Amino acid sequence: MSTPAPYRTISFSRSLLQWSQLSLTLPSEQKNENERRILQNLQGLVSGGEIVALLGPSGSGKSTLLKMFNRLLEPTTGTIFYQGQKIEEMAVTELRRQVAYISQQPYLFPGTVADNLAYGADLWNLSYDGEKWLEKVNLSPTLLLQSGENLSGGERQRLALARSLLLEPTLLLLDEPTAALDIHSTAIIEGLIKGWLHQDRAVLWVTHDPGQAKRVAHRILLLAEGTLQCDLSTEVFFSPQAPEVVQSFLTVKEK
Ligand SMILES: Nc1ncnc2c1ncn2[C@@H]1O[C@H](COP(=O)(O)OP(=O)(O)OP(=O)(O)O)[C@@H](O)[C@H]1O
Repeated sequence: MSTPAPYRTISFSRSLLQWSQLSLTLPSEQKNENERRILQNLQGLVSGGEIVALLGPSGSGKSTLLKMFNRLLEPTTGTIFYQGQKIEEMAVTELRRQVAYISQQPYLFPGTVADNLAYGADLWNLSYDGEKWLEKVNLSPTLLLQSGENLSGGERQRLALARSLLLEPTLLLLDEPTAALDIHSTAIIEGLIKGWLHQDRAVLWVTHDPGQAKRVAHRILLLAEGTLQCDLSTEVFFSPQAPEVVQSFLTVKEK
Protein backbone atom coordinates (compact mmCIF):
# COMPACT_ATOMS: atom_id res chain seq x y z
CA MET A 1 0.00 0.00 0.00
CA SER A 2 1.38 3.40 -0.89
CA THR A 3 1.84 5.80 2.01
CA PRO A 4 0.75 9.40 1.67
CA ALA A 5 3.74 11.46 2.69
CA PRO A 6 3.26 14.86 1.16
CA TYR A 7 5.26 16.87 3.68
CA ARG A 8 8.36 14.93 4.60
CA THR A 9 10.42 18.11 4.76
CA ILE A 10 8.25 19.74 7.43
CA SER A 11 8.89 18.91 11.06
CA PHE A 12 6.00 19.57 13.43
CA SER A 13 6.64 22.38 15.84
CA ARG A 14 4.80 23.49 18.98
CA SER A 15 1.11 23.06 19.57
CA LEU A 16 -0.93 25.86 18.03
CA LEU A 17 -4.34 24.77 19.18
CA GLN A 18 -5.23 22.56 22.11
CA TRP A 19 -8.58 21.63 23.60
CA SER A 20 -9.74 19.53 26.52
CA GLN A 21 -13.01 18.29 28.08
CA LEU A 22 -14.94 20.09 25.37
CA SER A 23 -18.67 19.50 25.45
CA LEU A 24 -21.70 21.17 23.97
CA THR A 25 -25.18 20.53 25.27
CA LEU A 26 -28.22 22.20 23.76
CA PRO A 27 -31.76 22.41 25.13
CA SER A 28 -34.08 19.81 23.68
CA GLU A 29 -36.45 20.83 20.92
CA GLN A 30 -39.05 18.35 22.26
CA LYS A 31 -40.87 19.02 25.53
CA ASN A 32 -40.37 15.64 27.19
CA GLU A 33 -36.88 14.96 25.93
CA ASN A 34 -33.59 15.37 27.75
CA GLU A 35 -31.15 18.01 26.56
CA ARG A 36 -29.16 17.18 23.42
CA ARG A 37 -25.50 16.36 23.73
CA ILE A 38 -23.87 17.59 20.55
CA LEU A 39 -20.21 17.17 21.58
CA GLN A 40 -18.90 15.15 24.49
CA ASN A 41 -15.63 15.42 26.33
CA LEU A 42 -13.38 16.06 23.34
CA GLN A 43 -9.68 16.64 23.59
CA GLY A 44 -6.92 17.08 21.08
CA LEU A 45 -4.32 19.35 19.61
CA VAL A 46 -3.02 20.66 16.33
CA SER A 47 0.69 21.41 15.99
CA GLY A 48 2.46 23.81 13.68
CA GLY A 49 3.25 22.21 10.33
CA GLU A 50 0.38 19.78 10.17
CA ILE A 51 -2.88 19.33 8.37
CA VAL A 52 -5.39 17.47 10.51
CA ALA A 53 -8.50 16.10 8.82
CA LEU A 54 -11.78 15.87 10.68
CA LEU A 55 -13.86 12.99 9.38
CA GLY A 56 -17.15 11.54 10.56
CA PRO A 57 -20.69 10.80 9.46
CA SER A 58 -23.11 13.61 8.74
CA GLY A 59 -24.29 15.18 12.00
CA SER A 60 -21.36 13.86 14.05
CA GLY A 61 -20.36 17.37 15.14
CA LYS A 62 -17.48 18.29 12.81
CA SER A 63 -18.71 21.79 11.91
CA THR A 64 -19.79 22.47 15.47
CA LEU A 65 -16.33 21.65 16.77
CA LEU A 66 -14.66 23.80 14.13
CA LYS A 67 -16.85 26.80 14.99
CA MET A 68 -15.76 26.65 18.63
CA PHE A 69 -12.16 27.26 17.68
CA ASN A 70 -12.80 30.83 16.59
CA ARG A 71 -15.67 31.46 18.98
CA LEU A 72 -18.58 31.27 16.60
CA LEU A 73 -19.93 28.87 19.22
CA GLU A 74 -19.13 28.63 22.92
CA PRO A 75 -18.71 25.21 24.55
CA THR A 76 -20.80 24.20 27.55
CA THR A 77 -17.67 22.88 29.27
CA GLY A 78 -14.00 22.67 28.43
CA THR A 79 -11.07 24.85 27.49
CA ILE A 80 -9.48 25.84 24.20
CA PHE A 81 -5.95 27.24 24.03
CA TYR A 82 -4.49 29.02 21.02
CA GLN A 83 -0.73 29.38 21.24
CA GLY A 84 -0.97 28.65 24.96
CA GLN A 85 -3.61 31.30 25.67
CA LYS A 86 -7.26 30.65 26.50
CA ILE A 87 -9.19 31.83 23.47
CA GLU A 88 -11.83 33.62 25.56
CA GLU A 89 -9.05 35.84 26.90
CA MET A 90 -8.13 37.02 23.40
CA ALA A 91 -9.82 39.85 21.51
CA VAL A 92 -12.24 38.10 19.15
CA THR A 93 -11.11 40.13 16.13
CA GLU A 94 -7.48 39.17 16.73
CA LEU A 95 -8.40 35.51 17.29
CA ARG A 96 -10.42 35.43 14.06
CA ARG A 97 -7.64 36.99 12.07
CA GLN A 98 -5.17 34.38 13.26
CA VAL A 99 -7.63 31.47 13.31
CA ALA A 100 -9.58 31.79 10.08
CA TYR A 101 -12.80 29.85 9.64
CA ILE A 102 -14.11 29.21 6.15
CA SER A 103 -17.61 27.86 6.25
CA GLN A 104 -19.38 25.50 3.89
CA GLN A 105 -21.50 28.39 2.64
CA PRO A 106 -19.38 31.50 3.09
CA TYR A 107 -21.07 34.82 3.64
CA LEU A 108 -20.11 37.43 1.07
CA PHE A 109 -20.46 41.10 1.91
CA PRO A 110 -22.66 43.19 -0.40
CA GLY A 111 -20.53 44.69 -3.17
CA THR A 112 -17.96 43.49 -5.62
CA VAL A 113 -15.43 40.69 -5.42
CA ALA A 114 -12.80 43.39 -4.87
CA ASP A 115 -14.85 44.83 -1.98
CA ASN A 116 -14.93 41.38 -0.41
CA LEU A 117 -11.18 40.96 -0.70
CA ALA A 118 -10.65 44.43 0.74
CA TYR A 119 -12.90 43.96 3.76
CA GLY A 120 -10.45 42.37 6.21
CA ALA A 121 -7.35 43.77 4.56
CA ASP A 122 -8.56 47.36 5.08
CA LEU A 123 -9.41 46.59 8.68
CA TRP A 124 -5.86 45.43 9.31
CA ASN A 125 -4.20 47.92 6.99
CA LEU A 126 -2.69 45.25 4.76
CA SER A 127 -1.74 45.77 1.15
CA TYR A 128 -2.25 42.93 -1.31
CA ASP A 129 -2.66 42.16 -4.99
CA GLY A 130 -6.32 41.21 -5.56
CA GLU A 131 -5.77 39.81 -9.05
CA LYS A 132 -2.96 37.61 -7.82
CA TRP A 133 -5.12 36.23 -5.02
CA LEU A 134 -7.94 35.42 -7.42
CA GLU A 135 -5.51 33.58 -9.66
CA LYS A 136 -4.16 31.63 -6.70
CA VAL A 137 -7.60 30.20 -5.97
CA ASN A 138 -8.27 29.55 -9.67
CA LEU A 139 -10.68 32.46 -10.17
CA SER A 140 -10.42 34.78 -13.11
CA PRO A 141 -9.01 38.24 -12.27
CA THR A 142 -11.79 39.63 -14.49
CA LEU A 143 -14.22 38.84 -11.64
CA LEU A 144 -12.69 41.56 -9.49
CA LEU A 145 -15.26 44.24 -10.36
CA GLN A 146 -18.24 41.91 -10.56
CA SER A 147 -20.84 41.64 -7.84
CA GLY A 148 -20.24 38.87 -5.33
CA GLU A 149 -23.93 37.98 -5.60
CA ASN A 150 -23.45 36.39 -9.01
CA LEU A 151 -20.80 33.91 -7.92
CA SER A 152 -21.54 30.20 -7.81
CA GLY A 153 -21.17 28.23 -4.56
CA GLY A 154 -17.72 26.98 -5.54
CA GLU A 155 -16.59 30.47 -6.57
CA ARG A 156 -17.80 31.87 -3.27
CA GLN A 157 -15.80 29.28 -1.35
CA ARG A 158 -12.66 30.13 -3.30
CA LEU A 159 -13.19 33.87 -2.83
CA ALA A 160 -13.69 33.30 0.91
CA LEU A 161 -10.47 31.30 0.99
CA ALA A 162 -8.52 34.08 -0.75
CA ARG A 163 -10.12 36.69 1.53
CA SER A 164 -8.94 34.76 4.58
CA LEU A 165 -5.48 33.79 3.32
CA LEU A 166 -4.50 37.35 2.47
CA LEU A 167 -4.97 38.25 6.15
CA GLU A 168 -2.01 35.95 6.91
CA PRO A 169 -3.68 33.63 9.40
CA THR A 170 -1.76 31.01 11.34
CA LEU A 171 -4.46 28.39 11.60
CA LEU A 172 -7.04 27.60 8.95
CA LEU A 173 -10.34 25.99 9.89
CA LEU A 174 -11.74 24.65 6.65
CA ASP A 175 -15.27 23.30 6.49
CA GLU A 176 -15.46 21.23 3.32
CA PRO A 177 -13.70 23.88 1.24
CA THR A 178 -13.91 21.86 -1.97
CA ALA A 179 -17.42 20.42 -1.56
CA ALA A 180 -18.77 22.48 -4.46
CA LEU A 181 -15.73 22.15 -6.73
CA ASP A 182 -14.85 19.93 -9.67
CA ILE A 183 -11.75 17.72 -9.64
CA HIS A 184 -9.57 20.34 -11.31
CA SER A 185 -10.40 23.16 -8.86
CA THR A 186 -10.22 20.72 -5.94
CA ALA A 187 -6.67 19.79 -6.91
CA ILE A 188 -5.74 23.49 -7.16
CA ILE A 189 -7.15 24.26 -3.70
CA GLU A 190 -5.49 21.21 -2.14
CA GLY A 191 -2.18 22.29 -3.71
CA LEU A 192 -2.66 25.88 -2.56
CA ILE A 193 -3.24 24.84 1.05
CA LYS A 194 -0.30 22.43 1.04
CA GLY A 195 1.89 25.17 -0.40
CA TRP A 196 0.65 27.66 2.18
CA LEU A 197 1.55 25.38 5.08
CA HIS A 198 4.80 25.81 6.95
CA GLN A 199 6.01 24.88 10.39
CA ASP A 200 4.31 27.76 12.18
CA ARG A 201 0.98 27.26 10.44
CA ALA A 202 -1.60 24.51 10.58
CA VAL A 203 -4.93 23.43 9.12
CA LEU A 204 -7.95 21.68 10.56
CA TRP A 205 -9.86 20.38 7.56
CA VAL A 206 -13.39 18.98 7.65
CA THR A 207 -14.08 16.70 4.74
CA HIS A 208 -16.59 14.03 3.80
CA ASP A 209 -14.11 12.47 1.44
CA PRO A 210 -11.65 9.95 2.95
CA GLY A 211 -9.69 10.16 -0.32
CA GLN A 212 -9.14 13.86 0.28
CA ALA A 213 -8.06 13.23 3.87
CA LYS A 214 -5.56 10.69 2.57
CA ARG A 215 -4.19 13.19 0.05
CA VAL A 216 -3.84 16.20 2.32
CA ALA A 217 -3.71 15.21 6.00
CA HIS A 218 -0.90 14.13 8.28
CA ARG A 219 -3.35 13.03 10.94
CA ILE A 220 -7.04 12.18 11.10
CA LEU A 221 -9.61 12.67 13.85
CA LEU A 222 -12.75 10.57 13.48
CA LEU A 223 -15.92 11.81 15.16
CA ALA A 224 -19.20 9.93 15.66
CA GLU A 225 -22.20 11.23 17.59
CA GLY A 226 -20.12 14.01 19.09
CA THR A 227 -17.40 11.77 20.52
CA LEU A 228 -13.84 11.26 19.36
CA GLN A 229 -13.44 7.76 17.95
CA CYS A 230 -9.76 7.95 17.12
CA ASP A 231 -6.82 10.24 16.51
CA LEU A 232 -4.43 8.49 14.14
CA SER A 233 -1.71 9.26 11.65
CA THR A 234 -3.04 9.13 8.10
CA GLU A 235 -0.79 6.17 7.43
CA VAL A 236 -2.29 4.10 10.26
CA PHE A 237 -5.84 5.29 9.53
CA PHE A 238 -5.70 3.81 6.05
CA SER A 239 -3.79 0.68 7.03
CA PRO A 240 -5.11 -2.77 7.95
CA GLN A 241 -3.96 -1.97 11.52
CA ALA A 242 -6.64 0.72 11.87
CA PRO A 243 -9.19 -0.02 14.61
CA GLU A 244 -12.55 -1.57 13.79
CA VAL A 245 -14.35 1.76 14.09
CA VAL A 246 -12.23 3.16 11.25
CA GLN A 247 -12.65 0.08 9.08
CA SER A 248 -16.42 0.20 9.40
CA PHE A 249 -16.53 3.96 8.74
CA LEU A 250 -14.50 3.46 5.56
CA THR A 251 -16.57 0.46 4.48
CA VAL A 252 -19.80 2.41 4.81
CA LYS A 253 -18.22 5.27 2.84
CA GLU A 254 -17.31 2.92 -0.02
CA LYS A 255 -20.89 1.66 -0.40
N1 LIG B 1 -27.59 25.59 16.62
C1 LIG B 1 -27.97 24.31 16.69
N2 LIG B 1 -29.15 23.98 17.26
C2 LIG B 1 -29.56 22.71 17.36
N3 LIG B 1 -28.84 21.66 16.91
C3 LIG B 1 -27.67 21.92 16.32
C4 LIG B 1 -27.16 23.26 16.19
N4 LIG B 1 -25.97 23.20 15.57
C5 LIG B 1 -25.74 21.89 15.34
N5 LIG B 1 -26.75 21.13 15.78
C6 LIG B 1 -26.84 19.67 15.74
O1 LIG B 1 -25.58 19.19 16.12
C7 LIG B 1 -25.27 18.00 15.42
C8 LIG B 1 -23.91 18.16 14.77
O2 LIG B 1 -24.02 19.08 13.67
P1 LIG B 1 -22.79 19.45 12.77
O3 LIG B 1 -23.26 20.41 11.72
O4 LIG B 1 -21.67 19.89 13.62
O5 LIG B 1 -22.42 18.04 12.14
P2 LIG B 1 -21.43 17.70 10.94
O6 LIG B 1 -20.68 16.51 11.37
O7 LIG B 1 -20.63 18.91 10.57
O8 LIG B 1 -22.45 17.35 9.80
P3 LIG B 1 -22.31 17.46 8.18
O9 LIG B 1 -21.20 16.54 7.82
O10 LIG B 1 -23.64 17.00 7.70
O11 LIG B 1 -22.01 18.91 7.87
C9 LIG B 1 -26.40 17.74 14.45
O12 LIG B 1 -27.25 16.80 15.01
C10 LIG B 1 -27.06 19.11 14.35
O13 LIG B 1 -28.43 18.95 14.08
